Amino acid sequence: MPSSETVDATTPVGATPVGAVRLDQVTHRYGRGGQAVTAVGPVDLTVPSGEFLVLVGASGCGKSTLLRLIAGFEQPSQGEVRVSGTRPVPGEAAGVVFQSPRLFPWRTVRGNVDLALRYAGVDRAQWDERRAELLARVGLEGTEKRRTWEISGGQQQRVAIARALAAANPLLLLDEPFAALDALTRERLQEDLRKVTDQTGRTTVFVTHSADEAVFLGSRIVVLTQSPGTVALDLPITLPRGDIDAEELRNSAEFTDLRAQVSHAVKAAAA
Ligand SMILES: Nc1ncnc2c1ncn2[C@@H]1O[C@H](COP(=O)(O)OP(=O)(O)OP(=O)(O)O)[C@@H](O)[C@H]1O
Repeated sequence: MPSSETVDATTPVGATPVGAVRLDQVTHRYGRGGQAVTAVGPVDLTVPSGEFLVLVGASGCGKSTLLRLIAGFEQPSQGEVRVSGTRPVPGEAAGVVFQSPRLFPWRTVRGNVDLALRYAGVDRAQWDERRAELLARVGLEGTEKRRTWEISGGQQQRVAIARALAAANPLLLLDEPFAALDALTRERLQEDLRKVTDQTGRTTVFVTHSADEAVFLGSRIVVLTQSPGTVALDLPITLPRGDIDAEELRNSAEFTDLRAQVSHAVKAAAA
């Protein structure tokens, strides 16, 4: 569905596709000397433009570390990380959504989104249109004037997603964004995120503990081993995307089989 938000993933022949991620023999250690902890690696991973990759694994296996490396928040101890063919610059390489929404509490919904539009360098004359479009995308029409404490946790996380989408950034990184939400809100947000990323064509890397969430969202799932995190399973997900009945999909035999497969792989990788 083309719109001003749609990321143009068309790329000249021979160039690195926009939003594509490449990790070559990446290892990351925290600390030095005898205190050093190898959190991940070595990891080789290529995420093509437009893919929805979900990283799954037990607590402490290095999922957040991998995401932070892709965002450019951390530099790899060894190996190379590339986003659209270049070294990721923090704050520029990707839109990032964390477990807690991290909104500015003294600002309204509108103020939070506008700040993201300003950082994204969007011309002020376009803010009204862009803000309305973003809020509609995440199902928050009519909330512009509300303070962040006047909206629910799920709505706050929707604002965080709108903010991350504010830049015409081809890469979206999400670190357990729905973990603190109730089951029903979580399912709704999963459905909306699936739709938004499919519509905007963004490359997405999403971290979760949940096999269920991974299978519903991902076009591909990577399960990580425990300490240090390496790739234990790399599974393409061929479930239908686009205009789907979410309930039907969640209840399908294929979905149930994939969930069992991922769940088993996570347990085996953590053993
Ligand atoms: N800043 C840090 N300093 C030292 N060690 C760290 C730091 N951040 C993470 N670690 C360690 O690196 C390893 C991987 O942590 P990371 O947070 O990436 O895992 P995770 O899979 O995201 O965990 P969780 O699912 O619990 O959030 C863990 O052993 C953790 O203790």
